[in-house]
Amino acid sequence: MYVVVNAAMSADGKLSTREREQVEISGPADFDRVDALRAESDAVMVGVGTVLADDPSLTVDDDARRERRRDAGKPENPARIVADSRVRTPHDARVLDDRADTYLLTSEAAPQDFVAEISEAGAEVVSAGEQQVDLPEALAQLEDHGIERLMVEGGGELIFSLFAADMVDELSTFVGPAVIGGWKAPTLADGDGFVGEFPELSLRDVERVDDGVLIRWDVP
Ligand SMILES: NC(=O)C1=CN([C@@H]2O[C@H](COP(=O)(O)OP(=O)(O)OC[C@H]3O[C@@H](n4cnc5c(N)ncnc54)[C@H](OP(=O)(O)O)[C@@H]3O)[C@@H](O)[C@H]2O)C=CC1
Ligand SMILES: Nc1nc(O)c(N)c(N[C@@H]2O[C@H](COP(=O)(O)O)[C@@H](O)[C@H]2O)n1
Repeated sequence: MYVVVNAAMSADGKLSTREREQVEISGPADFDRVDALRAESDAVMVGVGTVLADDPSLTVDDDARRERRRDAGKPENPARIVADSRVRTPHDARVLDDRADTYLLTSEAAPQDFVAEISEAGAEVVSAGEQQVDLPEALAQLEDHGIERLMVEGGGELIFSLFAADMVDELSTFVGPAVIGGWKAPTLADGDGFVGEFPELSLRDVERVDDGVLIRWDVP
């Protein structure tokens, strides 16, 4: 599986505020680029923290892009994936609407009645790991569902775990013209953080987009 991580951060590296409220960091050109990235992907993934904070839809906005996917024999939207070890996704979350297939990655710690109810609400449940989702195992199972190109939109905890598991192939960050600040505001890679050995990135390109900068890295 090829994994592309994309996120927008403030000039000081924050994904949102200390209250974890969604902030529009990208401008129109960057949102359009993100829409194109979604359209090129087999699935778009977030952690349950992002679902609880943002209630995203993770679908393709542009009609022509959805039509091109249909013409290519694909579903008009990529599948949606939520890493949610204990099933905290609300039943009325947008990711559970009928615009795309949705996989909920859970662990053995998920209460069985929650699993049954969320399946009833429209999610396809994939279990991997004991306490928290085992990402390599879960993504290997998703390959059996035809997911070869995965776009990850955040948040910081999930992105850290994917780097820790050496599963990221490409990283795009849009750095926008705002300072959010705050010790507790989410950053691009949260979790425990690395000590000593850091994932190495290779700079692919840098481009001015809207009033910010798009930086693209390969992860060799
Ligand atoms: N600017 C941007 O581009 C973006 C901003 N955001 C912002 O980020 C914030 C949310 O980020 P964050 O709180 O870090 O949440 P995440 O979306 O990263 O979700 C984290 C949760 O995912 C679950 N999870 C399941 N398996 C794993 C695993 N193996 N590794 C890590 N997490 C796992 C955990 O909950 P459990 O243990 O219950 O499974 C964990 O608490 C929001 O404020 C949102 O607005 C989000 C995306 C993009
Ligand atoms: N690319 C980008 N720029 C920003 O400024 C953002 N705040 C985000 N957030 C991500 O987009 C998701 C919302 O998706 P929908 O439009 O609802 O489909 C949100 O959950 C974050 O993952 N991204």
